[in-house]
Amino acid sequence: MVNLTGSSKVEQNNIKSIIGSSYNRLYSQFTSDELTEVGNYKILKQIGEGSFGKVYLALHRPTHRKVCLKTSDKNDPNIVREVFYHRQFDFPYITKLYEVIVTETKVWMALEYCPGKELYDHLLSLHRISLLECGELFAQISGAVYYAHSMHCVHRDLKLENILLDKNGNAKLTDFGFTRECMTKTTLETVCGTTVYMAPELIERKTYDGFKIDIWSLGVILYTLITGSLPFDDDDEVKTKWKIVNEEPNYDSKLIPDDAKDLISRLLAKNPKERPSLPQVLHHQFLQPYGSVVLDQTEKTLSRQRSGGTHFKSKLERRLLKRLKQSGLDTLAIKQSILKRKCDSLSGLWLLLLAQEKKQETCKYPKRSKSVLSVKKVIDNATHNDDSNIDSGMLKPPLELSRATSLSKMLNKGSDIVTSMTPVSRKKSKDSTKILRPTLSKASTQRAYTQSMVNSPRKSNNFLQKVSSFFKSKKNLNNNMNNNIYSGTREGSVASTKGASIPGSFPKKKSNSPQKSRTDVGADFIKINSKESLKNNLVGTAALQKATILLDNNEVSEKAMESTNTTTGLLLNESIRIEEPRLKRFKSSISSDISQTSTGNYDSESVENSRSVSLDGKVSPPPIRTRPLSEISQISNDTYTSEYSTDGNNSSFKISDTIKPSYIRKGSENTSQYSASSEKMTNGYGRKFVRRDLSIISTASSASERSSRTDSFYDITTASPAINAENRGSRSNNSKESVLPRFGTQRPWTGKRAYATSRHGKTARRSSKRGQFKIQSSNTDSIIQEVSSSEEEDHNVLDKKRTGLPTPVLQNKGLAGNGLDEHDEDGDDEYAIHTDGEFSVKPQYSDELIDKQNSLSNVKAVATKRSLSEGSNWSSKYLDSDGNRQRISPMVEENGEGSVGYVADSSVDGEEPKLLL
Ligand SMILES: Nc1ncnc2c1ncn2[C@@H]1O[C@H](COP(=O)(O)OP(=O)(O)OP(=O)(O)O)[C@@H](O)[C@H]1O
Repeated sequence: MVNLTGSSKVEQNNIKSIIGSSYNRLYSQFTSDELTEVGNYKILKQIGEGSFGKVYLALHRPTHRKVCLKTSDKNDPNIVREVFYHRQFDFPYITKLYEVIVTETKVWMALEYCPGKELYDHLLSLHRISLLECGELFAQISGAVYYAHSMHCVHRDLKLENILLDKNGNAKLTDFGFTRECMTKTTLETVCGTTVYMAPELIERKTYDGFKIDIWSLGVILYTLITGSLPFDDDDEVKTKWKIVNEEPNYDSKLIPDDAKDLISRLLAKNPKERPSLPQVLHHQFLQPYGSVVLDQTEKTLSRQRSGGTHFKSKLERRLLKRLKQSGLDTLAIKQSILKRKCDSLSGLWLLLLAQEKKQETCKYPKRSKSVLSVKKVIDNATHNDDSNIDSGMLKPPLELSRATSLSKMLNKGSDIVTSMTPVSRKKSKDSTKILRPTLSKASTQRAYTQSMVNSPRKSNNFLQKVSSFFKSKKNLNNNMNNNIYSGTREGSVASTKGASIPGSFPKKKSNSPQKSRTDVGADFIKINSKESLKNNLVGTAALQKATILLDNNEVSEKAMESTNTTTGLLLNESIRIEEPRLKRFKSSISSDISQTSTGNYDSESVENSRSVSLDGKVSPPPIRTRPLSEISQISNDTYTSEYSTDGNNSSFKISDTIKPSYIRKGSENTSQYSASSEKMTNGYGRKFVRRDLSIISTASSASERSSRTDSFYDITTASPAINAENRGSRSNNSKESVLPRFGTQRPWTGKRAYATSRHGKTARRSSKRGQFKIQSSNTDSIIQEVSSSEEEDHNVLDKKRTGLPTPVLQNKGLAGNGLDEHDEDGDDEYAIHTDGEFSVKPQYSDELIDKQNSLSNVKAVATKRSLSEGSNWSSKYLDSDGNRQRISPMVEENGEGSVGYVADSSVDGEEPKLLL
């Protein structure tokens, strides 16, 4: 307290006002609805919104590192799945999951922050990206999928929206809400994903191989990346599905080079068996040199992780651990937390601290020798190539690079390509050491050069001269190129969609993400006036590389001219041409938007695909459509409509709720080929879908229901971290039917037992603190309680063995913190827990007891338990309205035949038992 005596009145008033304002600040903090902090994270701003919650940019207070906080309602069934799988992945092209925080109603995931946002937005803003960049990004995406597949997990919702770009412009796979393991079940039934990315077998409602549907989606992604439009797309969803099943995509040879076409057509093989494996994909010629590098990296990561040697081995980690120990932190607990993938605050702290340390380390000790070497090689070649290649207007064909090709070799060999690229000014920061770069963009070359110059001032004059001549020549080159690119604009002969100056063009996305700089590469609109300027443009336009390298010397001018025109969408001869928007602009939608739509996945608005451009250059605004949305268990939901009303809690649809689909144009000229199927699908696809609605899973029935439920939860009960993946198979058989509860819904059972039979038949001691009671004990608690699948199974086994004994009922009524959750010292007891005074399943022998309990008024909380020992009876404790613990237990007749009454046993409070009945 502040001593106010002895100070002047003014001072006293000042102090009072300071105290007052500080008090008020605290008060408003307590009463504010606005969330400013979650766990160790300070919320900075909202950066996105998913179907089930908001996404925030946040700061991890202890380390000051930015993270992405993704929130979801606990009753989103996919959140458990998402956390369960995501926490297993540790790969450079998959977003890292640092921590999971569970509050009363929400689950918060602290994820690696990717400021580059979605690949979808990136492509939308550029319309199309260079082939080189497509190859690089696609190799990274394929690597991520290969990694997940190698962990026996299938993603099942691969799409551009689920690939984010980090600050270095690298692809990061995210959103594992539909993931499941595919080790124990090779064919799947649950239909999920996003229509335009769905494989034909999914559309046809066949059982499917999870791995193969991911491969198909990769094909859709690659096609879209290269062409800027989806391979199978129509305003009418039924038509889209028809196309997926029956048609081949349109391979425009002007946009898709032969090697890319070859890869896409393999990925999009209608027969899943014909689709290539991911190593085959990564070896494909189109993806070289990136594919081989990523494949190598993925395999190395996998083998390291499989051998269990990834954590706490490096010098950096050991040093950090030591420092933490010296600071008084429990490093053993940190180790446990990481090794068991608990995703608690200790995991978060460790992973973020480690990231911080890595960053500092790379800043402190940049890889000088490598960068100097690389830059030297690049510059050597560049100074050479600037003279030869550019003048001849030729680009050397890409070199065939074997998997074993070293980075430096590639840099050396590929430097002609590298240096002749338009600057792909992707920010490659120094801390991206994990991610191998087979080639260097100009930006990274420059940065590497700067670094090397700063760090090693004693470089030879000769080298310095080369460096300066390199940059001089590049500067001239760029000036020359820029003049060519933009002179047309100044003259009014070229219209660029890059700026807002073009009427009707897409509004330029305000973005400070790396994609902005990438615009240079593929989407610039270049006015080509002469063969001379073409040469320079060729040099600067990486988008044209693949097209031009195929040409021989004599053909280059004409053919490159042609390909330039088509590739960049330019109109020559001084007239205006606007590139047609290929990838449709979808209105970003949240669940409320979605529920407005009639066809579920798409808003069925009949909109024109592209803007119409009038001769005077006026362009009508682009069509806005809802984005393609992910769905799950659509088929189950559609097929078994009779089940809709069976699940009163979750079912949001009754048959009468069916909304007539707007896409079925009765009497219209729908092609007869699929009109029948569209009629058939009326119930299915005409329904109003809310994405990932709980009802979608829970309303499914019979076999289909089982499949969707098992798809949803069975894998969670049985799967374990991939390192122990072999164990899954043996466990799964016992628990195929087991259905784990969702957050916030009534759990079928969570017995609290001290002893459980272990998987190996031995009796293992189980922590008596685990389970439902613990979960209820705090509003902010770590999600991962590590109740392993074997323990769940063990309950079942134990339960079967003890036939005749009651099955405990779950759900409590305010047990935590009331003293009713106390357990035997030995933990040798069994609980039946009430749901608001009601029993859905009553323990045997205790009906009357339960009735009695239910009739008690003002009961705050009730816990019923009995000893596991043979013949023991149920007794209950309850918390009365005054907060006193009371016990009621049956009075057994002397002959042992049954209960004659109930005793309110206040012995806990030192009172004599009273006869109640
Ligand atoms: N790690 C991240 N870094 C930066 N932004 C992110 C990250 N994760 C998500 N976002 C942003 O939040 C938005 C919504 O995230 P996300 O799509 O993962 O949520 P969701 O609930 O899975 O949505 P939906 O299921 O509708 O796809 C994304 O569009 C993206 O812009």
